[in-house]
Amino acid sequence: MNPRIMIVEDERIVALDLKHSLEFLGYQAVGVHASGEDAIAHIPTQQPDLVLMDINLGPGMDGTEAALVINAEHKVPIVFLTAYAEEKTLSRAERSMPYGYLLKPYELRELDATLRMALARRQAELEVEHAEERLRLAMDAAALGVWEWDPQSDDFQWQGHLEGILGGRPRFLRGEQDAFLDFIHEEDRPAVAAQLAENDVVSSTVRMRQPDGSLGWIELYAKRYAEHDRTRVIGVVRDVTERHRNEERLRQANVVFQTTGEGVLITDPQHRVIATNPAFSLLTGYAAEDIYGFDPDNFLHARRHSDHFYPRLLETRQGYWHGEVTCLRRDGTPFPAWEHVCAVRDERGELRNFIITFSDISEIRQAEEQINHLAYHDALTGLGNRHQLAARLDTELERAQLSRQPVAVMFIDLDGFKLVNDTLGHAAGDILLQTVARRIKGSLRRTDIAIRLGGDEFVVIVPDARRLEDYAALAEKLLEAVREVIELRDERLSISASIGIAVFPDNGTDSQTLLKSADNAMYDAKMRGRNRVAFYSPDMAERAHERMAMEQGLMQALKTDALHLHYQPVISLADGKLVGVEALLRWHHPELGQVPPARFIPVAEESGLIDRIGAWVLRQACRQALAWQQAGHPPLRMAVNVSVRQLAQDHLVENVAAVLAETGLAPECLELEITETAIQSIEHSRERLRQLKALGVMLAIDDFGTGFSSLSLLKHLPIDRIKIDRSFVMGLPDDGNDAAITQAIIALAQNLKMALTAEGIESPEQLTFLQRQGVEDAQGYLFSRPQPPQALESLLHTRQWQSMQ
Ligand SMILES: Nc1nc2c(ncn2[C@@H]2O[C@@H]3COP(=O)(O)O[C@H]4[C@@H](O)[C@H](n5cnc6c(=O)[nH]c(N)nc65)O[C@@H]4COP(=O)(O)O[C@H]3[C@H]2O)c(=O)[nH]1
Repeated sequence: MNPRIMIVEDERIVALDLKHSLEFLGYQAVGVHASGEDAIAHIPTQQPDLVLMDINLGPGMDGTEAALVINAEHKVPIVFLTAYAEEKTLSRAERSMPYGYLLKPYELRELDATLRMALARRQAELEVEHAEERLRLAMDAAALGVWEWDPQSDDFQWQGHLEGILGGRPRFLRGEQDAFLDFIHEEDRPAVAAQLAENDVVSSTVRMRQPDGSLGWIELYAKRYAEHDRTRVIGVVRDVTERHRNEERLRQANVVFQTTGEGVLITDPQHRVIATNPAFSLLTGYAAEDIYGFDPDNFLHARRHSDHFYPRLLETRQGYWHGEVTCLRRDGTPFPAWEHVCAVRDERGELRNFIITFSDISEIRQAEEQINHLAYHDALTGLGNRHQLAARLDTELERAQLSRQPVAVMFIDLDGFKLVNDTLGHAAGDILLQTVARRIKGSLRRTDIAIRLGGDEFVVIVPDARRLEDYAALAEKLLEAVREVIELRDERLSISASIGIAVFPDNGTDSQTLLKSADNAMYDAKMRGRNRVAFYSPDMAERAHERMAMEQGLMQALKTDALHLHYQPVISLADGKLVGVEALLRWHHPELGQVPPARFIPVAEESGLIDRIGAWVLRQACRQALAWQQAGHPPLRMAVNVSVRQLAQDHLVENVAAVLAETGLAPECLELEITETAIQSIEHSRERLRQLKALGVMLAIDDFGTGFSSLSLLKHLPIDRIKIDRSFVMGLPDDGNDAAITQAIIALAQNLKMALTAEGIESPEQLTFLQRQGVEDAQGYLFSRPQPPQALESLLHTRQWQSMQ
């Protein structure tokens, strides 16, 4: 292409001639302008390779001024064309650094030569400029800073990103050589200084403070060049902070990969394993080489991920999935694992890998199971607890509703457990409960459910028996199992239980009602003598009704003085003398007539009226005993019955002491009769008996032999007397069992040095038998029925039982 020349000449003829000359020489005259302003305005459109400029251009800008603007703004080379060459014009022209200065008149060859030289020079300059531009762009792209230092002149030149990297212009850039190391971190400085001093080449990655104060990294490269007698140092600085951070992150990631407790598998996009970490081998037993190239679904997962799994994972925005899976170890054993699967993409978004991490959560699952077990089981016995009862009974009832099958609920309460706890201590009580729980469990089928409600109460749910007989048989089996002798350290004892049974749907359709019915039935079993089974029946509800009516009546009786005491003599079998009496309560109901104490005492017990009644009996009996003494009769032993509830009261001891003080009766004249059952069923009964004993009163166990307490417990209690129950005396002397039991009780009392009274003697044969066995005192219709006080008065006069004189 022909070079493009712009002509700036105000003389039109000269300009035309010049245009023709240029075209003749093979140039392209792209524009002819008469003023500097016009020329400047057309440069962008006409894009000349060179401007031929006249210096004197008439009014307005002259050629040198226009040349300065063109040079500065458009970098188009200028060749002046003028008739003047005096000093002033030359020095003005010089400032615009022209590529030529042609004096008119000139020859055509001169014009051509000047233009060609100017264009050639411009071409060379452009190449250098391009090379520099390339270098600058390259330095930009690589974020390089280049510097050159001349130690002789201390001249410092630089290019590129030096200031950007170093954060402004460090002092050494201003020629202060000593400050060269300032920008390097103080700990790396000595090494760099040493290298600079010793070597011609410095190549190092060092730390530096970044403009924002954070720590950055630079790569520093410098080389010393010796040219003739001069030396210069050229160096390159590059900011490698980001790379360094990445490397650091990679190093950290690698440490995590190598040392984490989670198993890690890296696969290619086709799910083939390409890397594993040590934890993976530890968790699964596989060596890395064993599984390279395999899909984890083929060796690790007990169940393959579905075909949709990976495509779906890739569709999700976050690109990962986590959840619980079952993994297999190399030996085939399964373990629960928490797995995380994550897709890795490159910067273009192409899928490169999947990373599978997993941890063994067997221990967490075990802990959860343990927590669940604790939440639903009784810690002492391992049976189900109250929460399990609620959950299981509801489930069983729902099932029964659908299948129309009955479900039985058995309420089991141990008889006399409190005494064991009280006498032998809680540790012994715990062993007993554990033993009983084991026996209950051992008597059940797999489908039956055993629960410990707390204390000595157990519940058994029997879901799939059909007939009442089956329940009765199972309950009897349970009674028998519980009753077997238990060895507690050096004690051998036997404990009985009372069981109440309620059946769905007859005795209740919801769990609450069923449990209540079973509880009522259990209560009934207790009331009927314990160590037995009772089925819930509607007349239990009737009896509850009757109890309520009786309660009202008793309250009235207390107010209207309708209660009385009768006294039954106690005779010494040695000499037939009347040695004491037992106070027995009598109630005459206006409608029911005479109500036996066996009926109203339990009601008084339950309602709490026994507190007031008991206190009244005690006071009345003590007064009577004293009244007889005051009437001149020798002191008698006055026996008064104390009920379970009275014994449980904290203030019983105070009450007895107060009545003794109030009436003035000597304590040894008062004998408190406490039933074996009462002693067994209240806590701390042993302590209570001790306190009573400390008052100086006598203590007797009533109805001895009817409870199931261990005879061995007796030795721990401060008892003065045992009363042999009427039920054993009744069969004497012919009933072998009764005779054996009576003899055993007598032997026991003698061994423990306790006095004996036999109750309910009705026949002379019974009397003879008991007398022979060495029983000291006796009581029964044979001698006298319980009598009102006035009637007893006459007996007191003789104080001698006739037939035994
Ligand atoms: N068949 C027959 N029975 C005889 C014979 N000898 C005495 N009995 C009866 O046997 C019971 C003896 O009293 P318990 O065993 O303490 O049994 C007493 C006692 O546990 C209780 N009780 C009576 N009075 C009171 C009292 O004031 N307070 C308390 N807490 N309970 C009392 O009521 C129970 C029954 O009292 P009762 O009906 O008075 O019955 C009395 C008495 O009348 C006999 O030879 N044959």
